[in-house]
Amino acid sequence: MASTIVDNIYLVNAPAGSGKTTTIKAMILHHTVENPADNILCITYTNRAADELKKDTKNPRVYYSTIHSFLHNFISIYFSHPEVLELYFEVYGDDIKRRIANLEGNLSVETSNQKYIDKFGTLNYENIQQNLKSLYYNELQFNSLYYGGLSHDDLITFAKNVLERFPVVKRRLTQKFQLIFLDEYQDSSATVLKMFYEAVYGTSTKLYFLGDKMQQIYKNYDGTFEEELSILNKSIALKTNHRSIPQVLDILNKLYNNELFKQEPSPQNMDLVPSHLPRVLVCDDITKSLDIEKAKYPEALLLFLLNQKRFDSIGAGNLYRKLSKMEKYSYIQQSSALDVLIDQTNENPDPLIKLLFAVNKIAEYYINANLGSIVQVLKKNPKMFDKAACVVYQHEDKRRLKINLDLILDLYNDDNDFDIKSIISILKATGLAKLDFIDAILDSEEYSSVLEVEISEFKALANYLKIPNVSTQHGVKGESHKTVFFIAEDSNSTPVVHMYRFFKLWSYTDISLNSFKSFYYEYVKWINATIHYLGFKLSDINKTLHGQHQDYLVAKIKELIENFKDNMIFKELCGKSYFDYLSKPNVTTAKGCFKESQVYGALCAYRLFYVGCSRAKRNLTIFIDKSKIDSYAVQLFKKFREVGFEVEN
Ligand SMILES: Nc1ncnc2c1ncn2[C@@H]1O[C@H](COP(=O)(O)OP(=O)(O)OP(=O)(O)O)[C@@H](O)[C@H]1O
Repeated sequence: MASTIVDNIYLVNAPAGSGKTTTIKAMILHHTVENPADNILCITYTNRAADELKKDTKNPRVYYSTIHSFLHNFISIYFSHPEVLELYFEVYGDDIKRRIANLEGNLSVETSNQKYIDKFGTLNYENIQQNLKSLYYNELQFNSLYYGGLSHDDLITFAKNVLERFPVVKRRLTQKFQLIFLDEYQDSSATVLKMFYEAVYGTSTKLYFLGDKMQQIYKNYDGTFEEELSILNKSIALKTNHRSIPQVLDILNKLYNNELFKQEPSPQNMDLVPSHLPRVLVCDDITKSLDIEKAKYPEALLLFLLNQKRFDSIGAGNLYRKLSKMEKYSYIQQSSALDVLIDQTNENPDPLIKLLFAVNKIAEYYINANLGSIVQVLKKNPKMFDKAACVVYQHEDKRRLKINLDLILDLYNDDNDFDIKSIISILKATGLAKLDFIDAILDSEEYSSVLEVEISEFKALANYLKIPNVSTQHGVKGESHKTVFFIAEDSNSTPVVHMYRFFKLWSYTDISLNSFKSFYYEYVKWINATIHYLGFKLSDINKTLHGQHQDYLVAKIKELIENFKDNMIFKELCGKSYFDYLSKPNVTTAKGCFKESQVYGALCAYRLFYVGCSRAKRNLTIFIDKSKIDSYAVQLFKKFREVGFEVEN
């Protein structure tokens, strides 16, 4: 790999609040003025981020998109080309043949094979090749191999294959776009980064990767783009923090713990006075302390780890729980339960939630006797509401509409709680809503448990959305808030976050992202090599396997301990498990070894803690659970004070 700088591909890796998003907006504006005929592509991590950027720059030559929508749009035009279908069979042929043979006798594969036979009469490789006329993006976690359905991940890997195989497609990318931004690059997979890098390298298009390694929250990046990153053009350095007051920024700099990324406070934030200094509240009962502090700072943004807790805290926990259990929200789809619960626009893809938002809007207009706006809501949703109900030419029409609205809203506003189904049923009974629309919801088995949720939960949600001041620690990237409450929590399932193990590590060790990350990647290599040799994960070990591999494990673990003997992170996060195994080698102690989450959970916590703290413009409070820091409280308080927090114990 050449070590010269790649001129036209930039890496802007800069800490939170340094103005990356603002820089993108400014560069787009500048470029569109200077080069009005150019096309610009801006890839963001979420639809929400794309919408946010779009708001300020409405120019048809600027395309904002998530990577999946973009790739889908860009390559789907080739999905029925014979050469692309040939490539598909080259890439997935072996998987398809394995699935047809189903040597393991997998039941679900057998069922899907039978389904294919029922549909096409026979199932063999040639017959699949003949039947498959076009590929498509299935938006699922798994490929629909026989039908050409590319999954969420494979849309990306296959797109890369297409670009590599057909230079003309690759060239089309740079011929079309003269300027490309890839925001939040740290959360993109190396495949995506390489794809853009290879397409733009040596062309006149300019490509900018923007992001912050410290804010890498998703596990997409596997560390295999480091060499290329090292030779990118890094001439744009963003050294000023425009978001936080100096007291908060000081904490962020110390958390980042890397002179290269140290930020200066911006002049306009220098003299701002916070309501309190950054503080840590050590709580016997976090919920109680939160209630007290919420009353003092009603505008505070509450950062929870899990969406479930976030919705619990606003009084819509059941609604979120039931909705996220629906099949359509259980996979990586375009929309999640979270997306539909916060989308009050007409584009909300969930019919029930969209209908409830409309009812809520109608209820608000009704209080102000704003019949005109109510009719507008009805008219704007011709799929949901009956056209005849929206006609209010005569006094009689108005009277009829009012009677219907009274029936619905009396129930909606009743203090005695009813379930959502009651509201839906009354909408049906009044004839205001369309019968087929309502029946599709009422008859759907999927919605039955959501319909049992009390309407007060939905009202709490609608109320909360007026001032959305509760979020998750990973969902809040890119935002700024005057007052932030960060609630320290652990999670052992997705996302795996070990906040308290991180706090312990941090209080005893001088960590930086670089030291932590390089240890993590090196440790993962050891884990992978061990799993590769054994042929199974340590979590699957049993007595027989342990008997067969004990000697290997003991030797490997001794080697591992020797290798990391001076590494404090290893000692703190993993050491005990390995010493436990060596002193008592058995199945139970073996299961504690070579576990990636042991390190990843704390690394993820480090980043989330940084992301959470960095949202605060002025006031920052950390809520920690006293019972979880027993063994290292003194050390932790010392560390918190050293970096600039006041500790209220
Ligand atoms: N040059 C500037 N002058 C004044 N304010 C700025 C400037 N650049 C950014 N800001 C403000 O600072 C805040 C942070 O900026 P921005 O969101 O662009 O940073 P970022 O690097 O994208 O942050 P993060 O990585 O945390 O998402 C925003 O409120 C923005 O309006």
